[in-house]
Amino acid sequence: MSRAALAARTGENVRTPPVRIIHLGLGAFHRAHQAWYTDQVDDNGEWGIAAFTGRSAQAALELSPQDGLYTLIERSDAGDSAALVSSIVEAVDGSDTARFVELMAAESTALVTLTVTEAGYRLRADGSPDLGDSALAADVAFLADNLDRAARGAFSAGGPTTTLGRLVLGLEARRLAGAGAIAIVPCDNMPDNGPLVERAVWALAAMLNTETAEWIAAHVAFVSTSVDRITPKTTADDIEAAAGLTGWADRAPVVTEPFRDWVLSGHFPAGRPAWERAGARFVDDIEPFERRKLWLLNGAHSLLAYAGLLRGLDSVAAAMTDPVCRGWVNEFWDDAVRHLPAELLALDEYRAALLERFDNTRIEHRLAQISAEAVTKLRVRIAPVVLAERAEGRQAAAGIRAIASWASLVLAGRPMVDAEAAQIAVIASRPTDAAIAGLVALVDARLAQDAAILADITALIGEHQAE
Ligand SMILES: NC(=O)c1ccc[n+]([C@@H]2O[C@H](COP(=O)([O-])OP(=O)(O)OC[C@H]3O[C@@H](n4cnc5c(N)ncnc54)[C@H](O)[C@@H]3O)[C@@H](O)[C@H]2O)c1
Ligand SMILES: O=P(O)(O)OC[C@@H](O)[C@@H](O)[C@H](O)[C@H](O)CO
Repeated sequence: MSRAALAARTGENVRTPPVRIIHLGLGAFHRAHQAWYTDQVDDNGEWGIAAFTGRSAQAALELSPQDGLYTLIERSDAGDSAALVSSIVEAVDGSDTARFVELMAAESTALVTLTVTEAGYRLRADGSPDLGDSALAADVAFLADNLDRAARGAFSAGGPTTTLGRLVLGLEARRLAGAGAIAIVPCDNMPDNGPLVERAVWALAAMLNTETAEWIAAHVAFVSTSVDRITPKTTADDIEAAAGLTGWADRAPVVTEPFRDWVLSGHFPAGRPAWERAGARFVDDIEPFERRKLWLLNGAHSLLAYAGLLRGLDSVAAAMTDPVCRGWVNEFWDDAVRHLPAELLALDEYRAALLERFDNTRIEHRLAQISAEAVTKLRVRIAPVVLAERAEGRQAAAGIRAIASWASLVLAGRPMVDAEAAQIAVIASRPTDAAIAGLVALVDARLAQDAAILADITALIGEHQAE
């Protein structure tokens, strides 16, 4: 249903705000989170979003015939409620570099949000751009030859395919157009995501053109965020449920939980929607909030994913009804909260709310989905808790279990999506002890260098293999 068709059908005039926000990574989460917050607060119709897909054009193909409109279903044990979200005014195939460059060069564009997954940034463990990555290497080669022409929109075909490559090209287009300062707002589950992306973008730009890098340093604000709203992939049943709720055959609805949270730190030189009116919080120091969310929520998710899959379970809610998995989650939380500021973060309330959210049996969050990209996820969700606990002489048994469960699944040949899949396969083919050490080192070298940690992980993997 287009905006015009909707108006004709309901008499409701759904406006089309001008594009002032670019989004990269048009998945379910963007539609449940940033697009929803923007929709909630844009009373005057000032903040339209042009959302670009990542690796597949599918979401753009689904949303474009609907003028970007979609149904957001909030699902709890009490039932479903559906709302129409209209903040996405353009759903664009990510390979449409010309449109991306055009919008980046427009003075009216104030900010770029991103949800491209942790692995989508193609960073090494130290945060530097992974130039061993073939797609990133291809983008560097393309931009080395074409940066100026491409940024002026004067190239025939092709263009960068990676997030970092696209950002550098877009920022160069903005510099050449004299369109002024802009904010980049990464909304992926990575600690310190603003400065992390800033360093990577700057490093890539510095390889290509000193003036670009200098302009970025002076004109681009990188905002850190902690984002939260459990949003699984849309299923065929969800599409049917949306039609039942609204009477409209939406091809791209999203199902999410009622809970949402957005903490941001940084500045927006060209303005932003008043997201705080929908509950977003702007803080000076985001680190404690990031840790709380990444360790308690995402860490528990990853623990459940690997340990739960090993126990034959398939969703978060199913794993939470398993007393053994539930016990491990509580154990992990006991460990993690020792390294968080309890008063500032209201940790008891946070844990209680998390239990309720994980117990929401109507949100079908598949462990297989969460299990993807183990290397980047375990590195930031589990390893810091294990290292902090070990440094204080405790076992960190639940965190050890998460890592050992993942390694057991790898060694058992279970297919799991991972940007590091090729390296994982090479390591897994080594003799068992070397394979375990290699896998653990891939997550965090410090874990593998600690003989006691390695011995505990090896023992647990031995138990799994004997089962
Ligand atoms: N789903 C959630 O509950 C949730 C909650 C908080 C934060 N997040 C963050 O948002 C991200 C996206 O979540 P989603 O559920 O929308 O996932 P998704 O799988 O739908 O992916 C979102 C977008 O990222 C693109 N993408 C995926 N891998 C990529 C890669 N390697 N390079 C470039 N683009 C890539 C996809 O094509 C898609 O456009 C998560 O990885 C996480 O960092 C998600
Ligand atoms: O989205 P991912 O794949 O990075 O991680 C899986 C889940 O842990 C994650 O999506 C959480 O549900 C989300 O971060 C909750 O806000």
